[in-house]
Amino acid sequence: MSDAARKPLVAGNWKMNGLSASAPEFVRIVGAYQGALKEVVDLAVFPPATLLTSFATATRGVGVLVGAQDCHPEASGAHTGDISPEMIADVGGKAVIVGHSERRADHGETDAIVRAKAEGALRARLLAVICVGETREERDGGKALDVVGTQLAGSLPEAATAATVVVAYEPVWAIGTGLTPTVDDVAEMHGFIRARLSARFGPEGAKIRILYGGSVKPSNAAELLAAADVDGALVGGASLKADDFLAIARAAAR
Ligand SMILES: O=C(CO)COP(=O)(O)O
Repeated sequence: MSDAARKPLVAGNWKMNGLSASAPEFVRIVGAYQGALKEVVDLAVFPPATLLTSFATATRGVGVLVGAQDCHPEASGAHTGDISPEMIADVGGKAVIVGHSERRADHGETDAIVRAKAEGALRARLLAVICVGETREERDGGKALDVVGTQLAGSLPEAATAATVVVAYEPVWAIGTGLTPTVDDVAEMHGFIRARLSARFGPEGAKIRILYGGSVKPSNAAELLAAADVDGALVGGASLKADDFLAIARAAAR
């Protein structure tokens, strides 16, 4: 359950899914984002980079945030295949995910790299969604809090504020598996993250939103979103269907 001062954010990470034929699904999300839902919940969609421009154009004036799934730390240069924060902003992107566990695992991204990317996002005035989370082995070994504490310390920029940064707690073992932590475990981790944010950023740390991610679906969203210090969700698979994504958004609105 989010504090009244923190507007919940429900974000859809499409990962490497979506062709131009998927645009109508996004258009349905944009069409439904009005009235009470818009008043009480922020919505964001992170399509693959190929769809960023068209989605950002489709949401203009409606307020669904569109963002990229990764960025290079620098503004420009000889980095074949990379996209800079400034390029994301240039086509109307408002946010970027950094440090997703799939990038940390597939591309060897360290906390220092994630932090540099987040700093690049702030430079380009993008909202940085910074991901942290432990593996199954780390949780079973009783190290979940330590691991996440280290990731937080290393991945968040010094200049982080509630307006520029969102933290997403995504236990690696819950991503795409249908498994989720218990509500008590989610509340414990979110409370721990909140304490670390407050210790480092003072009153601003109490305002930074903390999302839960990992197998969030319409059937479990209300329960997970009701846990203490859960300020929304970062949704993978269930964000690909407008109906499911909107059902999760409505669960955050209650
Ligand atoms: O990684 C995720 C979002 O970034 C979560 O993915 P799933 O919702 O498919 O488990």
